[in-house]
Amino acid sequence: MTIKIRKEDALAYHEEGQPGKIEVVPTKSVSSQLDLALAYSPGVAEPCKEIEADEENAYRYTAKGNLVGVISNGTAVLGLGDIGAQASKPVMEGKGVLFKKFAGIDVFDIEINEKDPEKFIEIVKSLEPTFGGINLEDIKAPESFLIEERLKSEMRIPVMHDDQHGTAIISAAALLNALELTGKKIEDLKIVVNGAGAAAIACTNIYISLGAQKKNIIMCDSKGVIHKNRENLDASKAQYATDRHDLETVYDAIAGTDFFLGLSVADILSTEDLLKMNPDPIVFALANPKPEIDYAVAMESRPDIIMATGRSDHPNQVNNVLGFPYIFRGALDVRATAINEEMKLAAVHALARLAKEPVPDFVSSAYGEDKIQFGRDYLIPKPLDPRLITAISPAVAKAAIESGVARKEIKDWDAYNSDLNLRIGIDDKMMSKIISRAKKDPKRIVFAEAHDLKILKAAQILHEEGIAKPILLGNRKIIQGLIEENQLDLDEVTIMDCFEEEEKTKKFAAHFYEKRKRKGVTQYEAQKLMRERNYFGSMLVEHNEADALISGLTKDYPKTILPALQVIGMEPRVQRVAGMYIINSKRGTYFFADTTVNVNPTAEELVGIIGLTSRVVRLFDVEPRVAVLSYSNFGSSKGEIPEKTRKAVELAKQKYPDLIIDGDIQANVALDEDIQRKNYPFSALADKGANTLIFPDLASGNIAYKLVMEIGGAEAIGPLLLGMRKPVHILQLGSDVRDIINMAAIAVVDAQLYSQRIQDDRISKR
Ligand SMILES: NC(=O)C1=CN([C@@H]2O[C@H](COP(=O)(O)OP(=O)(O)OC[C@H]3O[C@@H](n4cnc5c(N)ncnc54)[C@H](OP(=O)(O)O)[C@@H]3O)[C@@H](O)[C@H]2O)C=CC1
Ligand SMILES: CC(=O)C(=O)O
Ligand SMILES: [Mg+2]
Repeated sequence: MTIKIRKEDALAYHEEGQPGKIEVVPTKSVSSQLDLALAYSPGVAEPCKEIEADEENAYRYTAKGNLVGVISNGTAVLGLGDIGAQASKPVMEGKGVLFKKFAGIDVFDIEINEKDPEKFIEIVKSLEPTFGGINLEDIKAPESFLIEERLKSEMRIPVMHDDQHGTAIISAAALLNALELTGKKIEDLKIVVNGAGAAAIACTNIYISLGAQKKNIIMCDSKGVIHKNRENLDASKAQYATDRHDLETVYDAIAGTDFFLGLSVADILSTEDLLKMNPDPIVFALANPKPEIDYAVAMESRPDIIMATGRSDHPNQVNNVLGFPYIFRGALDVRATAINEEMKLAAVHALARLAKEPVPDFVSSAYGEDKIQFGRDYLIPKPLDPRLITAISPAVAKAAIESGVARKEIKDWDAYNSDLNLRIGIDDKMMSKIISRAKKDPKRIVFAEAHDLKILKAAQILHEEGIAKPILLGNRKIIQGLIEENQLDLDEVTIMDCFEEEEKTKKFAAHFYEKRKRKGVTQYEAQKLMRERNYFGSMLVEHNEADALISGLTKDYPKTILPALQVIGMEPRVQRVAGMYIINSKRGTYFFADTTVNVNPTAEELVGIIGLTSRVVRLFDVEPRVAVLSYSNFGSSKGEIPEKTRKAVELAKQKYPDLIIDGDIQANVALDEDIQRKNYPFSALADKGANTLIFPDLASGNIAYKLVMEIGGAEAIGPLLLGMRKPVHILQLGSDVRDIINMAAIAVVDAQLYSQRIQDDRISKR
C-alpha cells in the first residue's frame, strides 16, 4: 500500500510536543536523599573506582554495554548530499529511534562539525569510553572508507559504517533471493552499479564475496563509467574500473545487464533504459528518499522486472533498517570487539532465509495485504516483522563467537531468544495486532465530532492505511474549510451533515419517538434531537448505516454516552455498561475497569463488570487474571469496600468457575506473585500476578489510571465501552490523534466481532 507523506505532516511530527524524537530516561530511582547519594556523590565514586581497577567493569556499572553512538559529519545525508552536521540530526535521531524500537539499544546521536578525516577519526576514537559500539552514518566516500578502516583497527568496540555494510547485507540478501526466483547464477550475473560511494562499493564487495565476478561489473559515478585510465582515481573506485572504452555512461552500460544497483541520486533511469536490460531484470534503485527510477514507472516498463527501492511505501524495501538494529544487538550481547565478515554474512543468510518462511497474518495486514509470501514482491522481510530480531541477532552473535571476536559467551540460546522478544516489548505489539486485525475488514466508523481537526487528521490516516472507513459527521462547511486550510486529503471520505439529511432525520426521529414516547419524548423533541450529532450518529449505527460510533473528544463522558444508551442501548442481559482501559507500562500490559461509568457499583454489579471485562481481555488473546481491588487483603480489614469486593469475588467464582480471580486484595499485592506466595499462598493469583484490575468504585478506577499515566509514564488506550448492544466508543476529552486512531482500530475490531456474533446467532436460530 502506498502512503503519501506530506511535508507539513513530517514537520509537525518532528515539532509537536517536545521537539525531536528522543529523550533520556533514568533507569534507577532518584527520588530520595539516599537515591541521590547513591546515584551521584558520594556513592557514584564506588563504581568509578571499580572501573579504574578494571575497565571491563564499565559494562557492569554503566550503560556502555547497551549504548551505541550514531555518529555523522553530515557529508552524505541520505541522497541529499553534504547538508552539514546540524542538518543531519533528524536522520541520526531517527536511527536512534529505530535502534531502540527494533532492538532495545540506546543511542546517543552525535553530529560532528568536522570534515577532515584525521580530525574526525581522533574525535570518534576519543569517545570509546562512552559507547559499546559505533554506528558511523552518512559520511561521504572515499573518506568514509579511511575513517571506518582506521576506527575499526584502533578501537576495541565494534565499529560499522552502516551505509556501507548495513546496505550491503540487506541488498545481498535480497539479491540472493531474486537470483533464486529468476534462476540466475551470481557468477554469471552482468551487473551495472550506479554510484561509487560508500554504499555502492560495499555492496559490490559483498556480492564479490558471494561469487559475483569483477569482469561482469561496470561501475559508474557522477562522471559516468569509471575507466581504468581515469586520472586521480581513488583505490575504492580503481578496483572496479573497466577498460571497456566503448561504454561512456550508465545508459550505455545498462544494455544487456541482468542487475542494476543504484546507490546514487534520484531520477537517473527511464523506461527506455530498463527495456535494454536482459530478461527478468533485477533493479535495486536504492537512493533515498527518491530512487533512481520511480517505482511505478519501473513496474510498468516491463512485466518481468524484479524491483526494490529504499522506501517503506513500496514492496521490497531494501533499507539498512533491516540490519543495523539486529547486527549491533548480536554484537553487543556477546561483547564483540568487531563486526567482521563472518558476522555480516551470517546476517545476510539469516535475512534471506527469513523471507522464505511463512509470514504471520499480523505482519501482512500491518502492510494492508491479505497475504504476503516469498516472491517477486517479497524478496526480503518487512521492517515491521518482529521475527527479525530472533532471526538476525542470534546468527550474528553465534558468528562472533565462532570467529573469535566475542568476549562473552551465550550458553542458553532459547533464553537469549526470549530475552530478545522481551526487548522489543509486547505492548506495541498488542496495538499493532489490533490495527492489523482491523485492516483485514475495515468497517464504517462514524465520527460525531468531525468539526475537530484532530478527528480529520486521524480520519485521513485511518482511510489511507485502510484501518477504517470513516464517516465524518458535522457541519459540511466547517469540515471542508478545515480540510482546505490544512491541506488534508479526504476526497474519498464520506462527509455527512445532519442538516442536509431530511429523509434520514425524519426516519430516525420517528424511530426515536416510538422508542421513547412513554418516557416523555414528544415528536417535536425527537425531531430536534436528531439534529444533534451524537443522536444522529447513534442512529446511523442503529440503522446499520455505520458499523460503530466514536465521539467524546469535545463533550464530557455522561453527555456523550446518554444518546448512545437511549438509541442503541445495552446488550441483552447486561445491567450496566462499563469502561475499560488498556494500560501499556514498562512492566507490561494491564486492563483496568471500571474507569468511566459506575460511580459505586454493588457486589452484583461488580460481577457484571468482571464478566464484561474478562470477555474483552480474551479478545486480545490474553488470559485474564483478575484481581478485585481493595485497601485490604483477603479479609484483613472490615468495611464496605473489603466486604463488597470479597462478595463480588465469591459470586464471580460461582458464575465464572474457570476464571482466574481473587480478592479482596491490594493493588501492589495483586501485581506481585512473590508477596502472595509468601503471605497468601492460597491466592488464585499467587502463581502469576494479576493482569486485569477491577476497581471497587469509579473514584479509585479513574484516579488509578490517571496516576499511572501521569506519574508512571504508562500509555492508556481507551476507554473501551463494554456492554453496549452495538459498537460505541467514547474518547477521552482532548484525546490526541494517536488515541483516536487506536480507538478507531478497536472500534473496527469490535464491529467485526459484532457482525460475527450476529451471523453466529442467525446460524444457531436456523
Ligand atoms: N537504501 C538504503 O538502505 C541506503 C541507501 N543509500 C543511498 O545511496 C545513495 C548514496 O549514499 P552513500 O553511498 O552513502 O553516499 P556517497 O556520497 O558516499 O556516494 C554517493 C555516490 O553517488 C555518486 N553519484 C552522484 N550523482 C551521481 C549520478 N548522477 N550518477 C551516478 N552516480 C552519482 C557519487 O559520485 P562521485 O563519486 O562522482 O561523487 C558517489 O559515488 C544515497 O541516495 C543514499 O540515500 C545509502 C545507504 C543505504
Ligand atoms: C538508509 C540510509 O542510511 C541512507 O539512505 O543513507
Ligand atoms: Mg545512511
